[in-house]
Order: sequence, then structure tokens, then C-alpha cells
Amino acid sequence: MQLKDAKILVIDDDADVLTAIRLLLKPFVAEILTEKNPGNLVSIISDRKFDIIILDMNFNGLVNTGNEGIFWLNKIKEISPDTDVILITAYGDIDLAIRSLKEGASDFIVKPWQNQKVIESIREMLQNKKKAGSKSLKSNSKGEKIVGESEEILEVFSKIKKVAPTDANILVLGENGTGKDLVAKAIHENSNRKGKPFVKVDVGALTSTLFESELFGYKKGAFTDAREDRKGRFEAANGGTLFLDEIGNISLRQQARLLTVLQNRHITPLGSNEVIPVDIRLICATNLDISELSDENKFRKDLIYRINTVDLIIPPLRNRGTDITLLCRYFLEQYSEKYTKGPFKLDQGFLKKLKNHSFPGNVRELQFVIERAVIMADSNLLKESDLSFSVIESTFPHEEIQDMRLDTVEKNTILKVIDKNKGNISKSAKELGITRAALYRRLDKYDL
Ligand SMILES: Nc1ncnc2c1ncn2[C@@H]1O[C@H](COP(=O)(O)OP(=O)(O)OP(=O)(O)O)[C@@H](O)[C@H]1O
Repeated sequence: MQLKDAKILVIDDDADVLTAIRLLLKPFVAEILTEKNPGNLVSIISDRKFDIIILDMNFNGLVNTGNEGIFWLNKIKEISPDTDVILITAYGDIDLAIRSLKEGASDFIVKPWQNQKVIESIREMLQNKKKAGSKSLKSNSKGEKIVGESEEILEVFSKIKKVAPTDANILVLGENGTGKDLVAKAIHENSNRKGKPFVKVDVGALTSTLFESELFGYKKGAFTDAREDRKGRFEAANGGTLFLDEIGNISLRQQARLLTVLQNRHITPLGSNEVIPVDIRLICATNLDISELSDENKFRKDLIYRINTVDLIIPPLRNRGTDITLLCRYFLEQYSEKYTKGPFKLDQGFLKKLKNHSFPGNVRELQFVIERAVIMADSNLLKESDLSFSVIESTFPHEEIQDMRLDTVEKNTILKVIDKNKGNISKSAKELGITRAALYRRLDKYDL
């Protein structure tokens, strides 16, 4: 972003400071608003979005601990986390400066300031904003985001932004752990249905009886265990988005039931005659590739057409270049905070080993590997020996992977991991970087 497009809000109880900053910045920026009373801050930023807020740290001049500034800084970050905040204080207190930066401020100005320096630091902040923005896409209001900077993932971001506002049905394709779930949430978050329900169902894990009752609901007495009426997931998602995960694993009978509902746009709960209209946006996901889905013995063509108005293919992590290191740093930050360790530095051996790994479990595997490294680290410098891919690493040497039959490698790996974990499915699934349901499906697939 450029300085001339920036919208800036300045909050200070000193009228002279407000005038000085307005005069300084007005010729360079798109808009500058000044406000004397911090009590009005919440209503101003709830209505309008600012790129930068310049905020006084000591409002009444009596208390100079900076607490008030930090209080308002936290309010800004709650309402508008993307807005950069620059704090100003008359007291060049370095502890306070560091504290405000830790609390989320982007920079700190000490009065009296040098005009040119202030303009330069705002200009630089706006340029970095663009870079940071393009490295992630918000996935939901809880702060989850899709992190990535590779061309492959930027293409996914741009497709999400394009298709999200339409009501088109979307099929998300990608290997296990590539981020299909995050992508589905991001589509909802960027759609007109944001704020309405987002309901996820792992349809691949439902038995044939559960499939109907879970999706369409039931009336009391419809079957032995139906002790009261229960809404199905279609109804729960009404007005919002229904995300059907592992769609490639449902039976032909389940496909027929689903197709009927999608065609008619209404459901009938089990044991009821009532027809309930449903208004949902459908997102489906699978780890099968499109050629496997095109096998008519396994998947109905008419259902494919219906769920796949647009398809979104998420590339495996091993094909996403520098995303591996970017995601590594992202997870390092998260887990350093969670386990109150670090901040960590990475040595060359660590990075080299990371880049040479093929990540069969994709981003989920990377996430577990980094969590494990943080938990086990003895110092703040992470070395090659801190990176352990356990059994997967020895079974998937990077250079050899193309020469091996994937099915055989996968089957053997599963066997080894289950053996190592003495038959514990949860532990094995975690180590393999897949969900328990996904592991069960593979056991079924390989007849294990
Ligand atoms: N680009 C990304 N940025 C940040 N986190 C990511 C990214 N991609 C995946 N993750 C994280 O990796 C984990 C696996 O992602 P997700 O569940 O979305 O994958 P999936 O493709 O749906 O997996 P599965 O096929 O097993 O259902 C999650 O914890 C998710 O938050």
C-alpha cells in the first residue's frame, strides 16, 4: 500500500499534537482524522477502517505508566487487528516501548519527533503491510489463517476470493493435511453467508444409518434410539454453508440420497412426512484426485457435476517452495507462545533437513514436527537434531519417492507406525499426520 492511499486516525488529548500531526501528514495521505477523546475510539473504528492509528500513550498527563495507551491499543487490536498502531509518548521510556510492541503496537514515537522520520516510518509500515497481507488469508473470525507465499498458494487465495462471494458449489481437492478444511472456512468467511452457520460433517466417517440421521435429522421414535426430535446438519446449516468432508468415501446409495436433496433443495427428517426447505451453500472436499472420482463404479457423474461447479486444487506442501520455511516460522511462533519457550533461531542444518523432507502428511505433519521440536528443544537454537520426522522420514527419502509405488509405501508406513505405537490408532494417526477417520479408511482400503 502507498502513503497516498492511507487512511490515518490520530488520538491525543493534546490539541497542539493533533494539529501538528494533521499539518504534517495531510499533504501526503488520503485521509486524516483527529480525535481528542479516546472514549470515542471504539465507535469511530467500529464504523470505519483505518490503515494506521497514531495513539497517545499518556492521556491525562497525570499517569505516565503508559497503561492507558496499552488499554486502548488492546481495544484497537480486538476490533481491527489489521490496523497498525503507532504509540506516541513524551517519555522516552524503553521498557514501555518494548511492552507496547509486545502488546501489538507496530512502532513507537518519542516526542519531540523528527517530521521526516515519522513520514518514513509510516511509509515503510504501509509497504510491509502489503507484503504481510499477501502471505496469509483469513480463514475465520477466530484468527485462523491460511499462510503461504508461493505462487501455487497465491493462486488458491485468488481463486477463493473470486468464488467465495458467488453461491457456487465448490469441490476442494488435495492430499491429507494440505489445508482443505481451512480453505472451506475461508470461502465461508469471504462469502455473503459470513455470520451465518458454517457446519462441517465428515461424511466419509458416517455409517449408512448415521449418514441419514446425521444429515437429515429425525423425529422422536423414528428408530429405537430416537428419544427426541433432532435437527440434521442440512437444517443446522440453513442460510449458511455446509461443508461435507471426505466426500469421495461415501457409498453409491449415500450418493443417491445426497443427490436427491441437492436437486430438490429440501429434506425430510427420518420418521417424518414434513418437507423442510433448505438454503445452503455446499462445499465438499476429498483427498482423492479427480481421476479417482471419475470412476463411475465408485462415484456418480451426476453428483460430481452438482457438487463441482468450481474445483479448487490445493497443491501438496512439497510443491510449495518457500511456504515450508514460512509455515515453519509461523508454527514456531504459535508453539513458542503456547509452551512459553523461545524465541527460537534456526540453524542451517535444521532448515536444510526441513526443506529436503517430502512431507507426505503435508502442513499437518509440519505442524506436529515443529510442535515436537519446540517441546523437546534444550536451547533457543534449533539444530538438525531437533527435527525428527520419526518413521515417515526413513520411509520417504526425498530423492526416491518418485521411483516407488505410492500405494506400497503408504501401506508399509502405516504398518510400521501402527506397530511402533503398539496398535494405538490415535497415536498412529497423529504420527502419520492424518485424522483417525482417514487412518481407518486407509486400513479399510489396504485390507489391514
Ligand atoms: N496454509 C496453512 N497455513 C496455516 N495452517 C495451515 C495451513 N494449511 C494447513 N494448516 C493447518 O494444518 C492442519 C491440517 O489442515 P486441514 O485440516 O485444513 O487439512 P485437510 O486437508 O482438511 O486435512 P484432511 O485431508 O486430513 O481432512 C490444521 O491444523 C491447519 O490449521
